[in-house]
Amino acid sequence: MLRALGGSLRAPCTRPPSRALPRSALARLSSTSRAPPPPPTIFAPATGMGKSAISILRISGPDALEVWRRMTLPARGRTQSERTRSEPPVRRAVLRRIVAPDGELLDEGVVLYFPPHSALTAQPTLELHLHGSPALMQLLLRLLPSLGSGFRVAEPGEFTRLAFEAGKMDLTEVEGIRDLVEADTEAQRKLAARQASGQMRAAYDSMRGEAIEAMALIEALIDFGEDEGISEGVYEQARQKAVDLSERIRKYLDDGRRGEILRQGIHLAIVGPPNAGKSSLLNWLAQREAAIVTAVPGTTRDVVELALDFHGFPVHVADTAGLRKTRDEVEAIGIERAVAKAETADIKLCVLPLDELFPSSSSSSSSSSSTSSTAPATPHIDPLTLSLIDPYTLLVLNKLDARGPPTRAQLEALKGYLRREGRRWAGARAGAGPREESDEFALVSVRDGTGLAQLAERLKREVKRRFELSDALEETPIVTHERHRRHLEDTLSSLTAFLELPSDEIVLAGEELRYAVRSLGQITGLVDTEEVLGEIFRGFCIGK
Ligand SMILES: Nc1nc2c(ncn2[C@@H]2O[C@H](COP(=O)(O)OP(=O)(O)OP(=O)(O)O)[C@@H](O)[C@H]2O)c(=O)[nH]1
Repeated sequence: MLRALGGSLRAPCTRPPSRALPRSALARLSSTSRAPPPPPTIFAPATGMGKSAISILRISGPDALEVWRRMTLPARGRTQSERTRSEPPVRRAVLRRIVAPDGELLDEGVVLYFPPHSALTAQPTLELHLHGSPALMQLLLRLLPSLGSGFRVAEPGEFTRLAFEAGKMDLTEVEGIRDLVEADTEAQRKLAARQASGQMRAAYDSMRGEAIEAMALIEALIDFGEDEGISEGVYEQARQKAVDLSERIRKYLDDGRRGEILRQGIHLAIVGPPNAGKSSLLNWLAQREAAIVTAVPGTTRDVVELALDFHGFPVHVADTAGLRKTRDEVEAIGIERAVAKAETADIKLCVLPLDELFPSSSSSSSSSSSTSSTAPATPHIDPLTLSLIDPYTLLVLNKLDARGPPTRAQLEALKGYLRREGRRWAGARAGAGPREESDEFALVSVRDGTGLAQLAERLKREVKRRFELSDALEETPIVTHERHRRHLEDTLSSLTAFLELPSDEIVLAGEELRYAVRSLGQITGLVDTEEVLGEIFRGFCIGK
């Protein structure tokens, strides 16, 4: 029932159903307007334009078979049967000579033909698998328009758009395919593959089904409201359905934006005072000299950001300017940017140099474990740095080699200090809640490598705990796009508005539920606007 409804709403994808014209008006319009022009035959390379073993040229549209007839011949030593003269075999690879319309031999390659019923675009589609020569591809792109006026180069994402318009994919699957092409890491690939396979479509379709059921009950009340026997308890049933659906949507939305963050990359900010070793840590993570390291405090002035594949997760690591009071205008801007980065980061690493954290009256930097044991157990953290530490910040105590390990008393003093300053959860709250407090410290020396493997391991655990998808396919699908979140929030506000109405306002109630159904339909593309489609398909490469 849902699919059938969806199908009827999908047809003119630019027009919402509530504004659809009545049948009689449509009939009048169609009798006076001219027949639409035939669709074009579009073509584009489906593979990159560089040199490669093979490259594929995809052609789709009513005249696609002209390419078979006028630009291909049987392979050397083969004869052409009467049947294959005008139509290639269906979905079977055939070796053919590829020729220009004037007969010049261009290449020998494999040709594949998909008739409308099996082509994703629902149009006759031909694929030429050629040798990967940019010159050959360029020549073919120039020659194809000479086959007829209907031939033109495809726009970005146009093949996929045809598939969407033919009802072979919904918008979440389209986005899934785009994300799969864009995926740089294993976690992104996994997320995109699930979406492309229709897992999210199924979830959103079922939510929409629930909203439609509630709406149908209210519509029934509007139609048969006078009839006592029928209307009894119907409003309550609709209410209950709206309550259950709201609950389900709230759970979806309350996911810490895991899917969206994973898709776009996890933002990790390295913050701390000057000269703490932040740039050195970034370089170690990147395994290259990405940021300048000197002994001069305040060397890093601006945010230095790089993208890493961290154990299969996409991570954008940002090294930031050292935090301190300054009169230097340029440095002050850098510090502002550092604070902004830290505030929007998904994970924060705060690097504190041990020699400054536990200042010793007798020594400044020389290595001696006795210095640390005699140092006063009162840590010092600059107020700006302190303001950026929260219960989830991973504290990296660096320069272990220069200072020796801090004593147990010093670490306890540090914990107490952070709690007193409100930077860690106090007493009973520690470890409570769905997340654990990162109340342990990573003791490292970026210079000699001590503790770095353990730090990387902890970071990996944290990333996995927050962002890893379970391998179970039945896992609740998660929100992967800001667009989906927006429509879910709209749905939720319509359901809330419905639930707040007095029960005699059934016309308004029906209207609110219709909005909810519409918002859910916008996620999969059952109801859509040209703007949304433009935005989604623009993100594709040509040939997809
Ligand atoms: N002894 C020791 N020195 C270190 C260690 N890590 C970094 N350093 C030194 O500390 C100085 C500052 O290092 P950076 O990595 O530039 O520190 P930063 O926090 O980025 O400094 P700013 O640019 O001032 O914010 C350099 O001389 C590094 O060689 C360490 O583990 N031990």
